Amino acid sequence: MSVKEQRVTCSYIHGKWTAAAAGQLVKSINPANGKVIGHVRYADATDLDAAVEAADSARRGWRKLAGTQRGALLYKAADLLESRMDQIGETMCREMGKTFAEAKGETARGAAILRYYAGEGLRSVGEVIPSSEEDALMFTTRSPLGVVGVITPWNFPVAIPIWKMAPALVYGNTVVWKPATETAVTAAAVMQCFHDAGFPPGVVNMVIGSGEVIGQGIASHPGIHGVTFTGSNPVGKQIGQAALARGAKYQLEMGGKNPIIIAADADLELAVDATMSGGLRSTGQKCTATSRVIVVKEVYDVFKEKLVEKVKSLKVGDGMDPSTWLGPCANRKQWESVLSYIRRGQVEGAVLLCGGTVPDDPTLAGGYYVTPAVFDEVHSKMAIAQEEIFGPVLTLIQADSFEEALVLANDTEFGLSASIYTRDIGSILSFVSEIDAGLVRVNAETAGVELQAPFGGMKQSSSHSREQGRAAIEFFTSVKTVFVKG
Ligand SMILES: NC(=O)C1=CN([C@@H]2O[C@H](COP(=O)(O)OP(=O)(O)OC[C@H]3O[C@@H](n4cnc5c(N)ncnc54)[C@H](O)[C@@H]3O)[C@@H](O)[C@H]2O)C=CC1
Ligand SMILES: O=C(O)CCC(=O)C(=O)O
Repeated sequence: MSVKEQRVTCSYIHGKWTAAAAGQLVKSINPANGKVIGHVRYADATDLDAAVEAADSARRGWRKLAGTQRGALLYKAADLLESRMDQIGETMCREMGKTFAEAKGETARGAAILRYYAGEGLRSVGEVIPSSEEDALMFTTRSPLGVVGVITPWNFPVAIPIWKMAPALVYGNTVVWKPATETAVTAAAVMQCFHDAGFPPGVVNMVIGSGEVIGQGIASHPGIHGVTFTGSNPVGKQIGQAALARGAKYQLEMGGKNPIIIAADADLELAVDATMSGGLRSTGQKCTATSRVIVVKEVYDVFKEKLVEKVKSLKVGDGMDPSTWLGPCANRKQWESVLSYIRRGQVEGAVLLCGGTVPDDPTLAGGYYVTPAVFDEVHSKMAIAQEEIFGPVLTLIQADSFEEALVLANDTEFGLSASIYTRDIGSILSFVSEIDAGLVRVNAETAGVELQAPFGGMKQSSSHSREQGRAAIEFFTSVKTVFVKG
């Protein structure tokens, strides 16, 4: 198919799809087979300026609306997203490799998030505080930040943008969104739902372009009052520094290296399933993915045997094939990075028990596939146990005792999520109290974020703020304390 015959995805500024005339045309590649699924027209700094101007011109009118009026538009966007679940799910699967079932599930999750925040338009935003003066009323209210820049990754191309944009919008901000270029076609399908829902021009804008130009441009733009980001640690830090330097508010959600502890009394069947699902679903490309599997010595060998047997049976393939359990890595860069970590693990002296190879099935040639890998004899300080791989790789670390397992679980610079399998209440309470993680899960896998609860990490995983649930109001608004004397 020629470029002319394919739809070219471009930016959306001031209520219109806008092709940047000078912009580079980039191919969007299906990671399952290397085929081109579309073309994306990159925007440049001039387009970013236009989007910021549009968002700025819309913000006064938008914040004046009642919360319920803003919420009503979010409800409409939710209905549209839900009605297009199959189409958006398929686009996502073809663009970044997630299985069709996972992609549809993520789209449904996007609709649920929109509805949750639509409801926020009706909820209280402040409190009345007794004044120390007589005849006075003191209360808090909240103001939107203004124009919010939203920079998102490719691994959850629907859910992450929505869990940032929905609260930004309902609390009265306008938005300039820079999606990951790797999933720009999916992003455009999301944007179309906002357009069709009838958001006023300028309230939501999407600018597609490189991280260096558009992402960094958002972080440094004097017309953007707050920046929210999910992605890698180095990029997050750069964004935070640029925002801080000009006094803008920022929020960063970055990497994870999430542990699961398997205690001696764990239900091993459940623990194996949770390790597999937490570590390998979405091909391990979740910031909440399980990667450090810390098993106490009493059950180490039995657990290992059960895990390897099950992991070996997982079917790798094109996410559109309903029998596929595990799709390809999302893009070539990610695939090469995962394969290089597998080589590195072997060089470091860890023992590869299964997987970690490019499948030899000729029908998968041309795709960015890696068979799911389990490493044995891993020491906590090895790179494969410390650095975020973002691929289908599990590292098994043996602990002499529960106490040592806890120490090992915290032996990482990250602190996003952590899980434990045990039936012992004392161990559960110690884990909840001592683990350095923003998401603590007991007898459940490390992944599994609920939209109505705060989400974010400790240590290097985040800027220590929280997203989702009611916590989102803290980033997307500023508190005003009002004192009124009668
Ligand atoms: N925490 C998470 O959910 C995610 C973590 N990652 C981690 O990052 C690694 C690399 O993935 P990438 O896609 O390269 O992540 P990335 O951090 O480069 O990309 C995330 C977003 O930031 C933008 N960006 C890139 N460079 C920028 C810059 N200089 N200034 C502003 N924005 C910029 C990208 O275009 C994208 O929209 C992965 O292997 C994984 O370890 C990646 C995606 C999501
Ligand atoms: O586990 C989830 O549902 C969310 C994960 C996430 O936020 C991420 O990978 O960026």
